[in-house]
Amino acid sequence: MAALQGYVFWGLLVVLTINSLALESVATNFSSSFNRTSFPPGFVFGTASSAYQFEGAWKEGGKGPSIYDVFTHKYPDKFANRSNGDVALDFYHRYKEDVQLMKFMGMDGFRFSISWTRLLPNGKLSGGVNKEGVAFYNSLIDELIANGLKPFVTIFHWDLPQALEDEYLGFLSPRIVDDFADFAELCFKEFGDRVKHWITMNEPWTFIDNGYNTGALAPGRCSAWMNNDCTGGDSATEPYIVAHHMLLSHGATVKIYKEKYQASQKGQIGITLVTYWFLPYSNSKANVIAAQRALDFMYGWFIDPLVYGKYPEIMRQIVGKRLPEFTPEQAKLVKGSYDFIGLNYYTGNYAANEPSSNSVNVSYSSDSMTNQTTERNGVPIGNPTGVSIFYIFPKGLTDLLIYTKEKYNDPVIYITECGMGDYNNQTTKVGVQDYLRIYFYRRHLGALLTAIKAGVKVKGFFAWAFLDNFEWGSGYTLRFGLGYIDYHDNLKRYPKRSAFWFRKFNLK
Ligand SMILES: N=C(CCCS[C@@H]1CC(=O)N(Cc2ccccc2)C1=O)N[C@@H]1O[C@H](CO[C@@H]2OC[C@@H](O)[C@H](O)[C@H]2O)[C@@H](O)[C@H](O)[C@H]1O
Repeated sequence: MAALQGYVFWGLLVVLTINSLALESVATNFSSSFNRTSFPPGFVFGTASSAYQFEGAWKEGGKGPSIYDVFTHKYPDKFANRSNGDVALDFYHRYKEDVQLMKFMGMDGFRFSISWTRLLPNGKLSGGVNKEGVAFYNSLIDELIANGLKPFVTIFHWDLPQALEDEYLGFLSPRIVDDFADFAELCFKEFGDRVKHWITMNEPWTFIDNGYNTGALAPGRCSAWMNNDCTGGDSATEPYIVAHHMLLSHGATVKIYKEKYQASQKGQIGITLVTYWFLPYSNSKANVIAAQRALDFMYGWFIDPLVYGKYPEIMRQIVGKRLPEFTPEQAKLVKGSYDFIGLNYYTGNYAANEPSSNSVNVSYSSDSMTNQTTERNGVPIGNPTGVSIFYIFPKGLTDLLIYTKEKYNDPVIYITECGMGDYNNQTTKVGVQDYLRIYFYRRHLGALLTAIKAGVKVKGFFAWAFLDNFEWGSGYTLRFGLGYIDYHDNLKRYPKRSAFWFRKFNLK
């Protein structure tokens, strides 16, 4: 038996070695004629981050508690290894060193988010502005600009002030609109002289699906029958209420920027949405329709109101009165409220028609009446990655971009996130040899260029992520960074092979 186990071990080792060498040769043999000059002049290449996932210093510098500070402490079992962002990568103290690594990568821009409670510890202007928080972001922005990097600022990346959740349940209340707009206007006032690209919020879809449909993430609300240790909630109604208030918060913020700041500050403002690209599980009519329905329930939910001032017709038909209506004033506020659309792209899924089996346990998930999978007849949609739900599917990026151009009035687009994760089970020496990530980016940048050549107005691309970081429910078990973090040696940073690849790709 031992002999057999030995053969299996050596056999596996040979396969893995060939695989690694093959990946290395594929990754390093890409034609060097494919580089930034393949893209239009002025195209922005950058990396992305978010406050809660990177900064740490969760209660330093006058910062107040966010729903993630509270939720990770109250429900540690919802996060891998009971981890949290208390310290994260200590970006709050190390950002100057990190800006040098961005420069090493040859990047033009850096996307980061503002911690709402670092500026407004109690969530509201009336609670007072934290000058130390303002000083931190001023120093970060100055450091970026001094090193030739454009700041792309996300105003809200899910870390809502706990005080607003406690006072009126945050985005479940229309009161959030004014408090969100006040927070955003403070950002325009303090940073708008140097920040020329604003993203009001990151992925309302993911914040809602995890926070109000499944309850997997903060604020952890869902229907009791979901059995996900939720504090309360209704997965059939609250996702739609929150989405409505997020869209109104976005619209109110854009109105303020355009009426009071854009003329003098000359910046651009948009929102970042996320969607999978969906393929029909088969070419049956029911499944072709299901793929469109899946896209409308994930992407159309937000981009239809932004472009047309109303929710997708299919959502109105299925969700009915549970889906809020825009008043004429609200529709006017939301329709056209963007200079650009930010898109986060990770992968594709197959969608099959799945007629609702019960009218009892209704939720946002069941409303789309689709079964979404990453394989068809046992064949995955693309090469696997370290993330069980993400497969490498670059054609989905091309198709999503052309679909957006053709269906949604040909908007200016930034790819505000695109990337893949490795599972964190390798040594540092092996973990930095991320040849699959080079392959991922070479393929997705190629897919992006195909869309640009088809006339899609894409102006920039941000890799997720700048560094390995706190990956929400997955904690530190997944590594998405171009930069490697040694969590066992004082959070030391190391450029991965992909960082070197981008350094070469970005050469001017
Ligand atoms: N991944 C997404 C959404 C992708 C489509 S949604 C799909 C379904 C879902 O709930 N998840 C898990 C998840 C949960 C929370 C955040 C992101 C993703 C998905 O990935 N968004 C961006 O992805 C980045 C990578 O997300 C990871 O994706 C794999 C997950 O297992 C991991 O928990 C998550 O952090 C995040 O770090 C950014 O903050 C976030 O803007």
